Amino acid sequence: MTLASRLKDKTLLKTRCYIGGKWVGEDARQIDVQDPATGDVIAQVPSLGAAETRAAIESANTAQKAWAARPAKDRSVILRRWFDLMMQNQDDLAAILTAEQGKPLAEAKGEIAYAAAFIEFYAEEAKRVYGSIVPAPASDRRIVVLKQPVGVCAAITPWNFPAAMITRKAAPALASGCAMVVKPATMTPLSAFALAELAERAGLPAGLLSIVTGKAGEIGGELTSSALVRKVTFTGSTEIGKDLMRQSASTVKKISLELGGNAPFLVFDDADIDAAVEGAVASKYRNTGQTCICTNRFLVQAGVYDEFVRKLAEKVATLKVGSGFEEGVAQGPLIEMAAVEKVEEHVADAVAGGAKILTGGKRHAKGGTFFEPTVIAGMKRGMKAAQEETFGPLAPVFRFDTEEEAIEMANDTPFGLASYFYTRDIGRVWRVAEALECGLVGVNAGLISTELAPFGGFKESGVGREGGPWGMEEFLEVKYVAMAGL
Ligand SMILES: NC(=O)C1=CN([C@@H]2O[C@H](COP(=O)(O)OP(=O)(O)OC[C@H]3O[C@@H](n4cnc5c(N)ncnc54)[C@H](OP(=O)(O)O)[C@@H]3O)[C@@H](O)[C@H]2O)C=CC1
Ligand SMILES: O=C(O)CCCC(=O)O
Repeated sequence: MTLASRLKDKTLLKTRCYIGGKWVGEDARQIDVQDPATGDVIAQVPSLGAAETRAAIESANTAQKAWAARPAKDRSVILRRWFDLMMQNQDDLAAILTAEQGKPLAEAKGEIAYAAAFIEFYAEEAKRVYGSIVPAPASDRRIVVLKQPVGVCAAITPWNFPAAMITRKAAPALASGCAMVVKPATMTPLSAFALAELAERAGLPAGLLSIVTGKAGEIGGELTSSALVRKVTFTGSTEIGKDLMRQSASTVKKISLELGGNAPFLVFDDADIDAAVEGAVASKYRNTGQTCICTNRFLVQAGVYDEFVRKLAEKVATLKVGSGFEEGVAQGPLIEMAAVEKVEEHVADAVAGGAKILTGGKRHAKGGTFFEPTVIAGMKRGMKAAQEETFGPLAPVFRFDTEEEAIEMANDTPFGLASYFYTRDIGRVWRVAEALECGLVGVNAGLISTELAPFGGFKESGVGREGGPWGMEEFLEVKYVAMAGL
């Protein structure tokens, strides 16, 4: 079945770049987009570079000034229409997403709703960019504080959330009066184009949102070196995030980085174990383990260790693996073969060190990039799965004895994005939540993402926050106006 035949509105399947309000790139070299479940080529998109990126930046620069000058309510109305269109086309957008990314269709629909929720939230927030008046040091003076849009922004986004990572950046940018040039991941450009198509239908003026696919280094080089771009926002690997930070230094751009994690999931002796297992599966196996807030390490207290690992392995063994379009599938394929090899490497390293596979542990019989959902017990701290983000369906379980030891183990990483813990002791809830060195904490909860809360990391997990009013501030400059002689 072709992707087009799955769509009610086939015109959402766009395969050209969207620059300055025009669909371009037909004559450029084309890049294959594959369905990770089958390896089939589902579309071809243009491979553009520095010149086209420059054109996108220039049209953003022109459009942004007029956009910022419009009343906030105008921006709000257009964004709200974009949200409505996304929800009206949720099924088609989800089908495009599953086809290029692999996640189960129900999960893809969830991502579309999540992605649209950022647009809804920031459509409302556009009207609430309040300045302030501060009591002045003299009676003939006033201190006025204004908030103004940063200007032209660049977003570089990953393949694991092809829709939500774009709207989480573009919605607050557009709401605050900025323009944005987006470079989506090469493996998942179709969701980005479909979002641009709907933004155009919502009435977003040309130039405010451009989507450029192609040579990452060239496009990124232009975005980070252009004096017209005032902010770079990125979600992806820590390695590329550090490169972009270095590149952006030459023009001192504002920067937001949402990078890798190494999320611990702590289960204390007093936890509700069945609830912990449910939260563990949700946090670990969402998107087949391919999110930066997926649990990377399970740390379980000695008194409940055996019960937890047994119940976790039993539950994980029931997860159905297959194409995201198949009924009842909970685990799609991994995005590419390199991802499969990384999971295999972590499994092999653990087994060589004496850990025991309780379920899964190898490539799935379906072939391709399918991997069995895996649980490994008896993990030790020096193992690869303890040190590096696996980004796949592997749950490694470690044992601890005391709360102090658990906190020390949890924080023993250069990363600090998400953590989770299960306990019924209210004193421990506060102590542990405050002691964990990370930006997001799930207490008795394995799924915590929402457009309403700040998302971002401590330490090498990143800079800045996305979501809620915090996400809006990232696209605003603060201007102090000193008034004298009044
Ligand atoms: N924090 C998170 O949410 C994510 C973390 N990761 C982690 O990173 C690993 C690697 O994934 P990967 O997709 O390679 O992540 P990358 O960081 O390489 O890719 C993320 C985005 O950055 C772009 N990019 C890559 N190189 C450059 C460059 N030199 N200049 C500008 N942009 C660039 C990519 O473009 P292109 O697609 O064209 O290469 C993509 O749009 C994963 O296995 C996982 O561990 C990955 C994705 C998300
Ligand atoms: O970086 C990621 O993995 C995407 C964010 C996940 C989320 O919003 O839950």
